[in-house]
Amino acid sequence: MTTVGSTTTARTASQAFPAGFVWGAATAAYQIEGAAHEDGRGPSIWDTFARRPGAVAGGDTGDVACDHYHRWREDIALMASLGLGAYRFSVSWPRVQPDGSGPVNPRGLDFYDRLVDGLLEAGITPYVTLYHWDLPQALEDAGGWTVRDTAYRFAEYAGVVHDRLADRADTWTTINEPWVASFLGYGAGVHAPGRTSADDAFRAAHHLMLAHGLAARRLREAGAERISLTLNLAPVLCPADAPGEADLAAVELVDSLLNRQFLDAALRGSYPDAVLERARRLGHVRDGDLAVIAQPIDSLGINYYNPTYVRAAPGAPENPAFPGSAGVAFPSVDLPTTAMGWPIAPDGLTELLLRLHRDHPGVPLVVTENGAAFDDVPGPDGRVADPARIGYLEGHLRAAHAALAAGVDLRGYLVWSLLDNFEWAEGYGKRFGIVYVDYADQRRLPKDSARWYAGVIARNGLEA
Ligand SMILES: OC[C@H]1NNC[C@@H](O)[C@@H]1O
Repeated sequence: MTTVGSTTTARTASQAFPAGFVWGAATAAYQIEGAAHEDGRGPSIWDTFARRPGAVAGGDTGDVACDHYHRWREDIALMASLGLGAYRFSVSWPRVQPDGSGPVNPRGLDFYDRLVDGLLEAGITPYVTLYHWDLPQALEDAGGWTVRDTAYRFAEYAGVVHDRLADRADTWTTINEPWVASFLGYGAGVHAPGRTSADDAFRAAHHLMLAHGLAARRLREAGAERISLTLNLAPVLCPADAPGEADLAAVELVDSLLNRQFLDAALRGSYPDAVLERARRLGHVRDGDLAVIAQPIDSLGINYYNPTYVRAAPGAPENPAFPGSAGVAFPSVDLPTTAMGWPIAPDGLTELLLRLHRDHPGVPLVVTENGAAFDDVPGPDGRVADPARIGYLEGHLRAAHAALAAGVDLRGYLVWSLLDNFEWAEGYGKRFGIVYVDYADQRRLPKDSARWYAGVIARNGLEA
């Protein structure tokens, strides 16, 4: 038997996970709640962006989504039927503070009160994410994440939610995927608010991380003991047999922007050179900011889907999600893909977990998202056979187990997602759920993968 941190891992041929390993599922407010104009909720940047012609496939919006705002009891019963130990959800900032600051909307907070009570009654631990991209539009109108003030408004909002729920919820994630919110929202313009400025992307990334630090400090002062940040991370790989200098430079740049910009800031209080160069020019990083950002956290959330592949390609245009990437290609590789076109590479999860264990020892890790979209279709009997998703999840759980066996302090795994839901710019056409949602009548149909996952949870691991 080996013990890493407080995790005891059985070194056996089986795929048993450690005792106490947390099994759960994840969602996010704008993707599932609906009720976008109900009970005092204010508009978010996604309400605005989704109405921009062409911004979202099919012109889909989160107006109704999975109607979880009204069906939360049914959804909790679903979670309990699967044996989930934890449920990761996000709080809609514009539901709590319609203008992003000032008056609190009591009916908004009441919803999360009911949800947390319902989860606890079902024996499910609430994992609360405070920001999953739905910035109140009023704050965007004042500059959004490109202005420093938004970070301070976020810390105030975090305090409001924490003070209301802290007697029952004790696991808090400040920000979900700051890279996506900043570089897709303000750089590439393919996510809300749909702005296309590299400088603004860097400003937004820094202010999102400052928001994390300020909120973490506010929660810690209020007694929170399980504070986390969730990052979308990926091994950055060059698919060439013998990468050259230019290939390695491309890997270094993309790794700095996608991974180290956020890992180094949160866990070391520093930025990689690619970010520092921009910061020196823009002047948005102030003395003391990185010390705030590097507030101690109790775990790091990892959202992993697939590696990012890059190689040098003279003449390649800059990818606006990666400023400075002119001359870098993002090639597809010869691997099976999901319905998102993302390569299926479970080993990338092992590699990522080992890197974090090596580079940031002592930081407990939780896979806060991992999953896949496939074109699921209910059969005439209402069954939804999704063998590809089962294969994806099994492969990634084996990869997680390999990291555990190597001594990584992995505490939990939350599948993305509990329900099919609004997949941002892809709308409802991409289905990540282990539970199928028939949007015509909001019926929930557990897919085969849900039953499979319930078996994994029941045996605390995979069949050997
Ligand atoms: O693209 C799948 C998921 N990735 N992480 C953030 C979630 O909101 C997405 O739906």
